[in-house]
Amino acid sequence: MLLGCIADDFTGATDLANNLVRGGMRVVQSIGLPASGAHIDADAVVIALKSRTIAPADAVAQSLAALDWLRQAGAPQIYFKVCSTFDSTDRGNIGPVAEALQRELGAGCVPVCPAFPETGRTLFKGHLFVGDQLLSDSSMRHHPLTPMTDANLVQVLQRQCAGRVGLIEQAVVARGAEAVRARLDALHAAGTRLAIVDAVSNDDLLVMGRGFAGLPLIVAGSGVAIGLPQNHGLAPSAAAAQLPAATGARAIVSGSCSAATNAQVAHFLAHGGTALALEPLQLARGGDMVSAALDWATPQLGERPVLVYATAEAAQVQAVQAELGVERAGALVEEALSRIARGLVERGVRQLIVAGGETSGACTQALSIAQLRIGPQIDPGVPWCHAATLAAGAQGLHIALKSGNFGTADFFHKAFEDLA
Ligand SMILES: Nc1ncnc2c1ncn2[C@@H]1O[C@H](COP(=O)(O)OP(=O)(O)OP(=O)(O)O)[C@@H](O)[C@H]1O
Ligand SMILES: O=C(O)[C@@H](O)C(=O)CO
Repeated sequence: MLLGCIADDFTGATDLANNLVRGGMRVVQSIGLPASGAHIDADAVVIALKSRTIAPADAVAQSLAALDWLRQAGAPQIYFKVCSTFDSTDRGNIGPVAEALQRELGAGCVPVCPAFPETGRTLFKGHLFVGDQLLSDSSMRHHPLTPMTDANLVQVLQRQCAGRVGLIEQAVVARGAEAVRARLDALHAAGTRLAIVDAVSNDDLLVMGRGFAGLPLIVAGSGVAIGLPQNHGLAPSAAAAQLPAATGARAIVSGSCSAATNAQVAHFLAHGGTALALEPLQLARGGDMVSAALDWATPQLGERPVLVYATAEAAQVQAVQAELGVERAGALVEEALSRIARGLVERGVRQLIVAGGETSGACTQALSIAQLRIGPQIDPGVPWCHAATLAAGAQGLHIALKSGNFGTADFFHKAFEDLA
């Protein structure tokens, strides 16, 4: 194994795996910890956790267990994948997990870079931009679980860390891999434990890839991954992304309330898509919305894709959260959507898109999916995958886990067309 990865959510894990596959690595994504001692034949293993918003102590414990598995499997370098919009709360979990991994690995100053310019996430002077806006002005300020209201990532990370957090500016990255490495060493000597690293282009990420060769630990979005396969003499190859042919009914389950997913749901509806909205307040009143949704969907399966969604605009989400509380609202919706996803697969769906990281975590768990084979990219950050699940029988399931913020407005139509 060349690289061992720990991802803090499931869509983030496929995003990372996608970039590694595009760079020519053979990648297996494990949903949760693989069995102890299991052999996985791959250049990189991505262990997908659902640790972004759980209690920091639990996130640390799960991440250290993943580290333990990866080290026993021989991983010489560890990549902790966090969100390209640095989704976290002031308590964590990026800082506490990064520091725990650093301690365990005896790593020097650890680079931290969520930038992914292909999807509009750039970092300059430690400030994260989403497209043309500062993170704190972007729609991420309304995220249901991790509202991001500070774009200065040195400050954000410092609030989550015991050790000192520094910055490696783009001007250093522009001087090349050796300059980056020298700055990391200098920061380490001065007692800085973690350093946010600027990146405004893919070239910056490729420089980082070379500069980070051999480091025990990297903390990053999926962007930095594009520069790592080159360190092992690997080059892009289409063969790394082959999946079996897809057949069977198509469905979309959406629990993301991001601006991008709202636009995708609106586009699907505007083009006459077959869709059903789930109301969190009705779920809270205890109605059997899962059976109702499955009864609605079953006769429609086969012809055209069906969409079941809780996706809503920020004001509606806030109203629901004010009544139910953030955690209860999220948990109710995740529970319902994941049971619907499993029910749909039991009723013949074999091509499934799940929108939202937490939602994807809940759905893959409900489907008892243990591993994903990574296939071709639909949009930056989102590949089609193939998985074994009892609910789908021998054919298995084609599944795309779409990060909330990723994909063009016509993503749902495009994804199924690509697969056909
Ligand atoms: N209408 C709603 N009201 C309140 N909460 C909702 C509603 N719809 C979805 N949710 C919850 O909001 C959360 C959305 O998080 P999720 O990670 O699935 O999407 P995302 O954050 O957009 O995606 P990503 O993590 O990939 O960026 C989930 O916990 C979901 O259950
Ligand atoms: O990095 C991203 O933006 C995504 O992979 C993600 O983590 C979404 O949850």
